Amino acid sequence: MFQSLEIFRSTNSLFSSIHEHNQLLLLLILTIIVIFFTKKTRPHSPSSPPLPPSPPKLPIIGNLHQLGLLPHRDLYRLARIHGPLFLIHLGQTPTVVVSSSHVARQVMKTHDLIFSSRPNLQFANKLLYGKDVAFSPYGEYWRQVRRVATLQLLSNSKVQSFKPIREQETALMIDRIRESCGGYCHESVTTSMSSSGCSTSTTVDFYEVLMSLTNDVVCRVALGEKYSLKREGRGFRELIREFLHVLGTFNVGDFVPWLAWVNHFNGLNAKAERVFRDLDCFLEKVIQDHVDRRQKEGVIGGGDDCDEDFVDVLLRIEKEESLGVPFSRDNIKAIILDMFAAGTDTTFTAIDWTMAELIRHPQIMNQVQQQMRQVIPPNTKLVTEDTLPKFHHLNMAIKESLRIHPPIPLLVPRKTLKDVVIEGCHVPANTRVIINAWAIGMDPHTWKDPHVFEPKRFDHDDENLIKISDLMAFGGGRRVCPGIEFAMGVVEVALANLLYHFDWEVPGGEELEMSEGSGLTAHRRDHLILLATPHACSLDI
Ligand code: HEM
Repeated sequence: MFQSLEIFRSTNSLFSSIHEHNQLLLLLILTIIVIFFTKKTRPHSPSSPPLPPSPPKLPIIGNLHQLGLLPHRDLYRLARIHGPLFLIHLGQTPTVVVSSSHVARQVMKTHDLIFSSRPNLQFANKLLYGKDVAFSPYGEYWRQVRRVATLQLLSNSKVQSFKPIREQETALMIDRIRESCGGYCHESVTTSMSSSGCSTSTTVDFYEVLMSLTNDVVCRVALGEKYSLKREGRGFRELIREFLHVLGTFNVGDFVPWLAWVNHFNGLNAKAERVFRDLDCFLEKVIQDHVDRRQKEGVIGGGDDCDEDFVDVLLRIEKEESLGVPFSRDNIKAIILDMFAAGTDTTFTAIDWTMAELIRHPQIMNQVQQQMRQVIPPNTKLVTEDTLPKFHHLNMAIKESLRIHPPIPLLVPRKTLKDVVIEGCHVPANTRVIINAWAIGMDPHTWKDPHVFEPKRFDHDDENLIKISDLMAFGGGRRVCPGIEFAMGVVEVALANLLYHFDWEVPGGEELEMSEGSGLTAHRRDHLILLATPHACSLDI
């Protein structure tokens, strides 16, 4: 009896416990439903503005299915439906997309501070030690390293001090092309007789020639010498190529965090790890070489500012301990790699597209060349940087090319620091932000016939002049590219010399294919291969 009572009691307590649990469970389910619906249907009170317009999304992937290999073009199409400020979901990441200069001004001028952070991207974080400038979130660390970049590495005087490097490397490029015209065959250029028969023409692979130029310039400026040919096995240039490839690869984990495991199986994590180790090892040696050399020369923590390469400058900053944030070897490596990531591919792409557009527009090419050949005396070995301001037509062609082909068409993604209202829409804190520089260049409200290559649109008097830094290709506000002067130095001197010394045509007179390749930087899809014929002004050198 007692036993049955005991059983009854325990059964009863079991039931009551189950009952209690059920109540708890019910409460939990009700709470989730309430949260879900209030979140889903949270009515925007008249005082709280709506979110930006948004295309319908799918579960898990959001709007990712609407983006292909050239996302700037897909986002442009979506902007034509949803307007210059719209919201999409990249996987589980809400992202606002800006597609007009009017809205971009509000983002990068009016509310610059709120839009000046960066999202955390897995591979950038890994490869750049989480300590570089370009991918750092807004905060004290970014402010300090950005000051180092603008005041110590890329200041006007520093960029000027690298003029001999830019000119020497350009002269080498021109020499190699000219030598191959004389019969000597370099790996990236092959020779044949020109149609005129008066001199030998050379086929030039611009990808190889320009990648060497931009890599070698950044290498000498940042590391003090050209390492491209020094490293055994795979060259340093190849390593940088892989580094840029991993950095620009679509990483599903950045958009759907619980799918990050996929990278263990598709080999991306292993590749990132290998590239990171190889680069780390290489840079460690470069830095140690600098320390040893300085000690041998008896220069401790200083020296002639003009002789200092970037590693020297950063070692001096490490030694002075004046930055106010921890700064050691990893920080030096991160900032050096930033310069390669931000400065090589972009500069190459800008030269490559300008050249391609000029080939497609022979009349404009002719104007550019005539202006230079009238100003520069015949048989000048190198068109130097001092003469560049006289080449108005070249300058306008470069600007127009940067408008139509911004090398980083979606800039570097931003993240909002707090809630903000733009164009009457509520953009919450921590929203990812994409500024579609390509779409902004194609905005018919700003540019007449935006698809037409028309450099003359930049032909203004001094008062209305559109400066290179005004172009969306370099971003804007606090995060604007600090390497504009550096980049333009290389772009202008390289193009001026290529156009002064040679006449260019497509081999076989075919129409030039202008498709873009995929990736963070919008290269041409196909290598630009052109036939160079030395011009009479350059024949007797
Ligand atoms: C034609 C060449 C170049 C183009 C088109 C370009 C474009 C850009 C763009 C779009 C950004 C992001 C701006 C933003 O978020 O608003 C950027 C950032 C940056 N660029 Fe450049 N860039 C070029 C060359 C260079 C060079 C040569 C260097 C240095 C050697 C450089 C260093 C940087 C750095 C360090 C940042 C990060 C700035 C920050 O986040 O605070 N860039 N660049």
